[in-house]
This record gives sequence, structure tokens and C-alpha cells, in this order.
Amino acid sequence: MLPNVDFTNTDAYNYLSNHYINIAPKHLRDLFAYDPHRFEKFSILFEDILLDYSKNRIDEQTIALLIQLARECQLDQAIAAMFNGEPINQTEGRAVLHTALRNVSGTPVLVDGKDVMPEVNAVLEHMKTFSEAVISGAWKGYNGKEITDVVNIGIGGSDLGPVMVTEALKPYKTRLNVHFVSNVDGTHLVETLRELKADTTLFLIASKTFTTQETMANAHSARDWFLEQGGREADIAKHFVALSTNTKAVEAFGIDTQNMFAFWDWVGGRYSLWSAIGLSIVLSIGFDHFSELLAGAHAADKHFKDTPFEENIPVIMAVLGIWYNNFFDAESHAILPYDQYLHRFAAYFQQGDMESNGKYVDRNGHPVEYQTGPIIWGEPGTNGQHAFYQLIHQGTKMIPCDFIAPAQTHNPIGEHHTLLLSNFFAQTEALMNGKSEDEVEMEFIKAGQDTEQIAFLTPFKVFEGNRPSNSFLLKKITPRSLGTLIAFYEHKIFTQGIIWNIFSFDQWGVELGKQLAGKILPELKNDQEIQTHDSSTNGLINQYKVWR
Ligand SMILES: O=P(O)(O)OC[C@H]1O[C@@](O)(CO)[C@@H](O)[C@@H]1O
Repeated sequence: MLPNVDFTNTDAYNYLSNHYINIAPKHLRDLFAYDPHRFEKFSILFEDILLDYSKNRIDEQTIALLIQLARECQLDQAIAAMFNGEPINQTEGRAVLHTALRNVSGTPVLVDGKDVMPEVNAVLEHMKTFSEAVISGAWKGYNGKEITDVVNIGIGGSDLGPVMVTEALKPYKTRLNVHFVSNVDGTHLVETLRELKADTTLFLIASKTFTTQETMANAHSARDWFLEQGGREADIAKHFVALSTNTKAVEAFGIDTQNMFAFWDWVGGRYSLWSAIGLSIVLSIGFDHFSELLAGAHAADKHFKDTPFEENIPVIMAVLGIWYNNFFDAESHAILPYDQYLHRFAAYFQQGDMESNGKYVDRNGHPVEYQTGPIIWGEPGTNGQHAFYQLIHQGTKMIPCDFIAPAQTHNPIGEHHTLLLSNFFAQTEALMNGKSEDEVEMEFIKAGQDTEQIAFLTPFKVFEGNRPSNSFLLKKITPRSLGTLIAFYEHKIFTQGIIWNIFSFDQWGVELGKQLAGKILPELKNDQEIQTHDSSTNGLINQYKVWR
């Protein structure tokens, strides 16, 4: 089972609390000046991915204490429990084995004493043969035409991962056009179907539970559209497949279980892109590239499982996050990919991180007395620089940032990539160094500014600096390197959950809103004045009824 340690009661935590006083006042500018080898000390190269974490507010003692903290929280025991298929998702009584989905090593993975790899590989084989049939055109629609468009209908983990990966790996795209509908707002489905033809469209109904309100509403409306456009009930089998764990619900919807791609309850929704939920990815980039994605994630799994914490990328990512979250009161973490194809990367980890570690009760069922999961946000560079970098550079909040960039672009047009990378390198340098009062005044003097203006303007142009960042430099965004990077972040999230002593793999917090929506829905289906709620909810509903 999982360890159960209060990290605030460990020796490491106490030393860190005291050490904080030593490191906090040291400016990163000075730490770099003291030690010209800082980059070599605080960077890790894994295959074609370089993590430079030297621009963090740490010294060697900090990192040693943070690693000791992870050890005192028995992280090694927790890692073994996860990979061994123990039911570490304790409130749901499930194992957590998204790692098995990409276990290209072929070694058995036991759940309740049964090797799950034969089932995993059988589904992968089904995904391979199906995708090859569709991509080749052998799979025909009801008019005998080949499929041209695929619509994935799903939400949360049944959408965000496939969207992020198909966008990130667009350079590897097949002839198929893959679309995603997630929001129950009818606009999402209507706008997506507007240009599509029923006889050349394939729908993937992606839902682990096959009960999610939004997905079921969209799936039924898609089926209605299909029938209105000329499809018949008998043709459903050619145009609808299901990606789910719930065979009964799939059959009840009217999808042939021959067209069902199964996965299992030990796959968390936000960790499911590696499973049958990834069928849209396979159709978008082809099975071979999907296999490379899986292999990249597997390589990260092995690194996480087998590498000493001091050289372990997910562990370093995790403990640095703990350092800012729990010692510097940083409440958010920005993910800033300098690659337009990665424009949904931060959004993906909003669910991945915040649905995993957005918890206030510890594994003993007691409210925690410390901060847990951070707010995850971000946009691609350089766009973010023209939106929120003012706050990151000169705001009152510390925003730890992950900068991500590929050395090689898939689109070498003009000097665009050099421009992009110059910004990638400059932003972390600026955040770290800042600009001192003397430097600002010197610039003004060189520009011939008068002393009165200098005195007035200088404070607004000083950059404190000392603002932390990680830099991930990838040789190129490929299926393999993307798989590795995603898995690094997954294991970072796991590690932080272990240290915070919370359960990272359930999501009870999403249930209350759904329950209340279920109560309100019937109230909206009549014109009666509503008085069953608080005055705000009553007032909003009644005004809606006036205006609709
Ligand atoms: O895949 P499904 O079962 O339709 O769930 C969709 C999403 O809904 C949740 O909010 C759980 O209810 C996410 O955890 C999940 O990824």
C-alpha cells in the first residue's frame, strides 16, 4: 500500500524550513556568479531531452534536502506499489496502471494476480488493424465511400489528451481529418458537423464510464444527425465505434461490441490517452507513430522507476514544485511551450495535475494543514509574452515556470525558429537576472534622459529578477520525445501527491456539480417560477426563464 507520512513532520522538512532562511535572500544572479558550473550541476540529459533546472532558487543543500524529503515520504515504496499494480487508488479500490498501457517491454503486469498485458496487447492489435483499414480506405461508409473525417466525442480525459497529442504531432498527420467535440454546448457539435458528410464520417464515442452527460448528449445528437443525413440504423456499425470500459452501456447505445475498444478501471480518465481512448490519435498519426509515443512514455517510466532521485527528472520536477508551493507560497505553475503545435499542452495538464492533486483531505481522511496541488496554466510562447509576462516579470506573485522548446522545428521558414528560440532563451535569463536600478539608470543616461525623468521612471523599469524557471530543450517534438515528456509530467504529479500524502487518482470533487445539475435540469423544462434554491440560484434561473 501507499506510505502514509506527514511530510511536515520529517527531518528534511524541518531542515528545509530553516535552510529556506539561508537560500531565500540569495539572488539567482549571485548564485550564478558564485558558481560558473551551476548549469552542469543542475541539468539532466535524457535521450534527446535536456532539463535545465539551474535557474531555480536552490543550492546543492536545497536539492539534497528536497530529495531527502522524498525519501522520508517513502517515495520509492510508493513507486513500487504503483508499478506492481497495488490498489493505490484506495477510495475506488483500483490499481493505477497507465504505465501498463505502454509497457512495450512485454514483461507481465499483474492486477489481482492476473497478467493484464495480453488484454492490453489485444486492444492495441485491434486499434492497429482498425486504423489501418480506415486509413487505407478499406473500411467503407454506408455509400461505399472511404472515411475522410473522424469525430471524437468525449470530454475531460476522453478529449484533452487526444486533442493535445494530435495537435502536437500534426506533422505526422495521416489523410484523415480528426475533429473533437467535448462541450455539451450544442455549438460545439453543430460547428464541427457543419462541413461534414454522414457517409464519410466516423464517430468515436470516447467515454470510460459511457455515462458522462455531455458525451452521451453529443453522441445521441450525432446519431440523430447521422440518420437525418441519410444514414440508417443498419449503418450505425460502419460509422460509430465506442472507446469505453462499460460494455453494457455501449450495447445499450446501439454500438456493436465488435466496434468497441475496451480499457479498464485501472486506467484513470486523465491518464488514458495511451489506452483505447487514444484511437483518435492512432487515426490521426498512424499506429507506428502511436507506438513510438508509447515507447517514449515507457522509456520515461523506466527512468522514473530505476533512476536515483538525484538524477530522476520527474522527482526533480516534483520536489522543485513542492519547494515553491510549500515554502515560497507560490500557488500556481505556468507551462510555457515555445512551440505552436504544443498549444494545448498546458490545458492537458490542467486536468492531469489539478484533478489529481486538487485535494484538501489527506490519506487519513483529515483536512491538510498545508498547500497541495498548484493552479496549472499557460499559453505557447511567444504569445504569452504579449499577454501575461508583465505579471510574471513584475507582479507581486512568484510564478514558477516551465519553458519548453524544440531545437529543431518542423517548419523551417525564414528565421522564425531562431526568433522563437531567442525569446525562449531570453525570457528565463530575464526572469533570473532581472534588471537592477543601476542598469536602468545607465540606460536612461545613455539615452540622454533628464535626471527628473530618470528619478520618476526608474522604479517602474527595474526588474527584481530572481524568478524561478525550468527549461526543457528537446532536440525535436517527435512521437517518442512527446511520449517521454508527458510521462515525466505524469510522474511528477504522482510524486507530489505522495509527498502531500493525498490520493491523486480519484476525483470526487467533480461529482457535486453534476448532482446539482441533475436536480436543476428538470426545473428548467417548465415555466414555473423556481423557489427551491438560494435566492441567487432562484434569481438566475427565473431570469433565464424570462429571457429564453
Ligand atoms: O471518460 P468519461 O467516463 O466520459 O469521463 C470524462 C471525464 O469526466 C471526469 O470529470 C470524471 O467524471 C474526468 O475525470 C473524466 O476524464
